[in-house]
Amino acid sequence: MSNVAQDNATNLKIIARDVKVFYGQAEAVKGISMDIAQNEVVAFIGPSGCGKSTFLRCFNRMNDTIEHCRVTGLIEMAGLNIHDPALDVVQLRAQVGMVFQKPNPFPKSIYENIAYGPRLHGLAERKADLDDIVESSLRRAGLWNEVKDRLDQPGTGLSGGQQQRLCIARTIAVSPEVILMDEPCSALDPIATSIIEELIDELKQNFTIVMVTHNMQQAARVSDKTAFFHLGELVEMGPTNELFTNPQNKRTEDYITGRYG
Ligand SMILES: Nc1ncnc2c1ncn2[C@@H]1O[C@H](COP(=O)(O)OP(=O)(O)OP(=O)(O)O)[C@@H](O)[C@H]1O
Repeated sequence: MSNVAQDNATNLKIIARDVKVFYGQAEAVKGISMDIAQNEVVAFIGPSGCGKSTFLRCFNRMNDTIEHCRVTGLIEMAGLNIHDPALDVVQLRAQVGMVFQKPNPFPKSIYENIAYGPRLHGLAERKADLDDIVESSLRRAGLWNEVKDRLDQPGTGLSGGQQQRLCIARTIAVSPEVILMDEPCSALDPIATSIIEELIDELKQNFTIVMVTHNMQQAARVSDKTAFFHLGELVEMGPTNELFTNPQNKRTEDYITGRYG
């Protein structure tokens, strides 16, 4: 375990220190430090373009896939430096799963959407093991009863909310420790949104969840802690109730009271 992790409580899952992200010369994330504990749900809020998604993508090194994007600073995941040259990025992305704004099931059957990852990572030796992972992942994503009789049908044939739960099930299937969600409900109707919000509440028993949301009510409903970003800076982070009722910073107050953003 690294020095930073040793200095902190052992239940810290993610540690970020002075993380900066540059797109070419432009600094989109300006030296952010943050601690996220195990089984915590953390919401990132802030006006459009303030760097929430860019910072979120640091946690599973998705910014590596963007040309001209450069990340500096330290990020530790369960005590491991995720920029360690010896680290297997494919393994990191299984450990730190991601759910995107628009549901993006593979153009495959419902079963194959879930089975793909465990097969790739060698998590199931026999077909029966794979069947078990598919069923348990769909159950944990609250989708099993709706799809158990049509597992061979295309995932793309499901409703938007079901597709998003399928994507969550796909993420869970490789046993991640952390799930990143980038505005997971923005393409969904209010009913599908509330199902996903309930699901997040259940998932936190087993996973650490970091989500970007534009919806402050959603942050207030689902998160334990909220982080307010502005112009690439982390202005304030704290227990969600406190941040919404008693913000410490004027910029946070202006944002949550709707004065800008
Ligand atoms: N691929 C990219 N190339 C260049 N600049 C980018 C890229 N992605 C984001 N940016 C810029 O980085 C800054 C932060 O963007 P980011 O998407 O992280 O903000 P955000 O807070 O998530 O915004 P939103 O809420 O609108 O999704 C913005 O100025 C944006 O234009």
